[in-house]
Amino acid sequence: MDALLSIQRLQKSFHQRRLLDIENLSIAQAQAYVLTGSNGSGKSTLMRILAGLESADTADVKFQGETVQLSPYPRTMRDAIVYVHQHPVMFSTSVEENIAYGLSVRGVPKNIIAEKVEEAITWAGIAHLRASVPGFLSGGEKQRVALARARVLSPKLLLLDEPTANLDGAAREQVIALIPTLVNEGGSVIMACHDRDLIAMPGVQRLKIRDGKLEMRAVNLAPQAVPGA
Ligand SMILES: Nc1ncnc2c1ncn2[C@@H]1O[C@H](COP(=O)(O)OP(=O)(O)OP(=O)(O)O)[C@@H](O)[C@H]1O
Repeated sequence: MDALLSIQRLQKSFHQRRLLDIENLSIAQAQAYVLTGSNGSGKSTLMRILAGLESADTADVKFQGETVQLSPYPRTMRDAIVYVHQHPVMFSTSVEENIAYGLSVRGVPKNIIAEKVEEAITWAGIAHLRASVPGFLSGGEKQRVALARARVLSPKLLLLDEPTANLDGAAREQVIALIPTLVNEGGSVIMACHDRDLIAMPGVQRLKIRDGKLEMRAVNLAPQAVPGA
């Protein structure tokens, strides 16, 4: 089966500094990845390039078997790839309306929107928050709303930037528990993170940025801590 997304020779510099110099990145369908690397190694920059929010200096890209240019960012990728920021920006309307927004922009009929929003609200365990204004939610609640908002769009690739940063206890576990269900439904997920529990999640393929290069590590086989992650 073709990779969902494959990129060769991706380079990105900021002010003469070569931040990324990636020979090959291949993202399979229905696979979760964690993207690690020290602070400032370029994780967010790579995710932003994949989401079309940042340009690459060069990159040879194939998406779903088709050769594409990243600039201008292709419609096929815009429809299929959803980026969730570490601090998601939300409208000052209700949680429910925030989740519905992306679908209404895409012209989805109202009855389908209502169905999908309801399903995502249940999935994320946020039914009690549906009428709340996102500005007043806790970090963990906001992150779950952001995941529900991404999920209704049925992305083929979901990019999560530090999905559990600043969360602890139950809030963190609730967010972690949602991730395998996305993959089981056929989506691929890349999580930029430092969270050891996410890094050690079974079935997850590990990617690491070191000195601008991308290293691929083995898929985790068992639910156990991975030394040296
Ligand atoms: N628009 C920009 N202009 C100049 N430098 C930038 C820009 N965006 C990012 N950088 C620099 O690129 C480097 C990588 O930043 P990036 O946010 O991608 O790292 P990161 O691996 O996600 O870090 P962290 O783990 O701390 O979140 C940093 O040194 C940052 O200052």
